[in-house]
Amino acid sequence: MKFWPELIPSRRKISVRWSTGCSDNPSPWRWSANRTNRSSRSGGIPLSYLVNVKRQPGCEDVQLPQKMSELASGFDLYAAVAEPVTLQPGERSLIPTGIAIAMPPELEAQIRPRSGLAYKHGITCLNTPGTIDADYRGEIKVLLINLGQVPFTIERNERIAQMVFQTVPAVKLEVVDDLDDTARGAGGFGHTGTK
Ligand SMILES: O=c1ccn([C@H]2C[C@H](O)[C@@H](COP(=O)(O)OP(=O)(O)OP(=O)(O)O)O2)c(=O)[nH]1
Repeated sequence: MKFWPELIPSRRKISVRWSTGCSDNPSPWRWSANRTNRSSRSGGIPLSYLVNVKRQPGCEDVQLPQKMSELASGFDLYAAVAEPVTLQPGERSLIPTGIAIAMPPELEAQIRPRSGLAYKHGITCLNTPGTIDADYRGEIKVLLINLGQVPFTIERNERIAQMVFQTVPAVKLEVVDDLDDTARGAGGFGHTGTK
């Protein structure tokens, strides 16, 4: 497997890359379409990555994740449920998406709710944001919960959540006896009040 993280000079156009394997639409993986890179804002961090996507068996008809507008942060994820799943009020369910991914090690993917589902139906991700680790190769699943007042049914190929990629800094923990002082100190959990 190969990754293609790129450091792209300022003002250079990002090339368009296409994934393979999408049955009904050849273009959902156009992941960086002729946008001028703003590398001065990135501090030299690569602004584009290629993430490999693998369909799960029996999910050839399930839409691949896709951005619904050019500058959308997230790729919408589609439900790969074999049969419609009805969530009763207060009920939760792990919904398959029909895909697994492999991303560069400095990335994570966050699974976030869709605001429309949350606002209109009370459907959200229980563990938001869900964390997809760079070394995870299983099927991505979405833990949905119905916080609404009425049952909600999830159909196959319904857009249920979104996947946002983030960089994760390499961090090494070091145990010490004393921490540096700050004005806040140990104050937290609302110690500044509400107004
Ligand atoms: O919404 C989610 C959250 C997680 N995962 C997958 C990918 C992730 O890499 C793995 C483990 O997630 P996490 O670390 O949040 O779970 P855990 O409860 O700590 O389990 P584990 O002990 O397996 O790490 O499960 C999903 O598919 N969807």
